[in-house]
Amino acid sequence: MSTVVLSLGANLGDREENLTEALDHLRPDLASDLYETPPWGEEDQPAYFNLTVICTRAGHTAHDWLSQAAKAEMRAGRLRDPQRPYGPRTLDVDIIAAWDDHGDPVLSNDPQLTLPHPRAHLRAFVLVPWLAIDPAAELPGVAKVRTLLRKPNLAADARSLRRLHPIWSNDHG
Ligand SMILES: Nc1ncnc2c1ncn2[C@@H]1O[C@H](COP(=O)(O)OP(=O)(O)OP(=O)(O)O)[C@@H](O)[C@H]1O
Ligand SMILES: Nc1nc2c(c(=O)[nH]1)N=C(CO)CN2
Repeated sequence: MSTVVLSLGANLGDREENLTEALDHLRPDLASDLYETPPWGEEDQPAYFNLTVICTRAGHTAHDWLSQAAKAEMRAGRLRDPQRPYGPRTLDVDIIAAWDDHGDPVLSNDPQLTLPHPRAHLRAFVLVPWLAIDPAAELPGVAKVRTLLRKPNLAADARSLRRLHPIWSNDHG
């Protein structure tokens, strides 16, 4: 069984609807509650809705998940401004970390698919929801998520997130 941790975010259009449609498409095994989060990286944009999910599938590679993520983004209209790399968007699906069928972490420097995600360790909006669904969460080759969240900057960012409500039942089957 291969496993992937995905971070989903939206700050344009009907944010919750965009994320719910993506979840219907991705069908995760475990999903965090929905969080409202201040924009990271570029302040001049609306607040985001974020959640982190875990998906497990036999024979599914990290690249398979990347194309699933791209499809989900296209279905949501993939509205974004290419001049603003951290700017507003209808849907963003990032592959945070992946493990292969043997349970070994997938490590990659390929710009098309860098694993673990190169900015995940800086983003409370990824780490807080992940830790909530997996207390043992660890970014392979980086650190345990609970250790990262003790860093002062991340701890401060973590306090600015607002947990809202579940949008995906973990019993979906
Ligand atoms: N771990 C990863 N997850 C998702 N995309 C990745 C990853 N590593 C590399 N990429 C590549 O990054 C490219 C740009 O992705 P995208 O436009 O979603 O970036 P972004 O969401 O604006 O920035 P960020 O990745 O910092 O959230 C994609 O075409 C994809 O091939
Ligand atoms: N809070 C928050 N900020 C962001 C997000 C996101 O999903 N949530 N995604 C971004 C795209 O890189 C840039 N900034």
